[in-house]
Amino acid sequence: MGACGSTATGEIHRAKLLLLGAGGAGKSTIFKQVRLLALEGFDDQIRSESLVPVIQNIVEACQKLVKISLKNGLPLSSATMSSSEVIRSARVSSGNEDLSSLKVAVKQIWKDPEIQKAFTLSLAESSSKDAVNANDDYFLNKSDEILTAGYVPTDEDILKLRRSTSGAHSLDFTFDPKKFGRGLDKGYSGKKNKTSHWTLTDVGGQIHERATWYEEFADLDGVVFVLSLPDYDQQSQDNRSANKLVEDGINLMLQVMRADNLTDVPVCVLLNKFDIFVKKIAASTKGISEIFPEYKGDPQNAEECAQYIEKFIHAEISKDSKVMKSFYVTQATDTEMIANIIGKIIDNISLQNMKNSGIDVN
Ligand SMILES: Nc1nc2c(ncn2[C@@H]2O[C@H](COP(=O)(O)OP(=O)(O)OP(=O)(O)O)[C@@H](O)[C@H]2O)c(=O)[nH]1
Ligand SMILES: [Mg+2]
Repeated sequence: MGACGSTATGEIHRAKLLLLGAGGAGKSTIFKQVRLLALEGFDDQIRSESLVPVIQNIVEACQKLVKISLKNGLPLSSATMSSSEVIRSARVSSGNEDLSSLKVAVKQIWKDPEIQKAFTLSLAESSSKDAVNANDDYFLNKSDEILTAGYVPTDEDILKLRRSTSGAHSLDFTFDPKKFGRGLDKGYSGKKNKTSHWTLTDVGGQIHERATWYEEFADLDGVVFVLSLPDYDQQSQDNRSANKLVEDGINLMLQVMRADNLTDVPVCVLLNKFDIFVKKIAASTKGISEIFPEYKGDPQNAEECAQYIEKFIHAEISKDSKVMKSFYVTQATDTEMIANIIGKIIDNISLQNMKNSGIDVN
């Protein structure tokens, strides 16, 4: 652990940040945002590598929507059923093949009003592995464009793409407050930070991936733990009788923070997917009070609900650990917001590590 800059030998010292959290919480989206901000955009290779997964997101979304419709007895038209056959037999390996019949089939499926109902049903039940992803409507709405020859994925496509991470991936970057300064007007001071050097590591969050997390714990300067707010009313996939936000979010975080080499490491907690949380709260009558009965605030006020969850988690972690934690409510797909948050995280972690090293920061 230590401050980041050049060592006596002129070598660059990089401070180490690790992203942790359950599968689908939003770690890779943050990782991609840092790449986008620090390296000034996605290169051609990342764009071309993203085309097939973007198309696969569309194909899988259609398959899941047909399945959900049939499971819920929604009457699908014969045109939708035959389009579903086209989708089932579609093979996309490069994205450069003729996609015209796939394009027609996707369009037919997505415009079916019963499929639209299935989409709404699925969002409410997002813990099942058959559920659609929250951003699938974004891809389905632009499927005509995406399934046209020569399509190049945009920054937004890459950020909204769902692809589970396997193994650990690291990115060396230079934190330049000017590049991350798009959020300056939103409260990030930028004063405490000069340019500094960092390595950010992203890991897979699915259960079978977590066994290797511990390999990344040595010499860390900070952990960014990502939780998914809309999981507040979902069942855990590991333990069907438990709540997903509590079990796969809070308990997982507490378990990780007990690791010997993490006890002194500052933790930043991101309460992510706030945009989806807002939609869920607006559509529900009881809000979070079914899961958090002590919450007595306005059930329809998403900000208040998120603040309550933040206080709840803060109290849970404080029982266990005295290390610094900071909390941020985020939407990982919003580049400007994440620029601002990363600035604050780096501010906080640098400050904390200077204090730990006995440097007077006042
Ligand atoms: N609308 C919305 N979508 C988000 C947000 N954060 C992440 N997503 C989407 O959620 C999906 C999962 O995000 P990832 O970043 O891949 O999740 P992860 O934590 O890396 O998941 P694993 O790699 O399986 O551990 C992607 O489609 C993201 O675009 C958010 O704040 N709002
Ligand atoms: Mg990931």
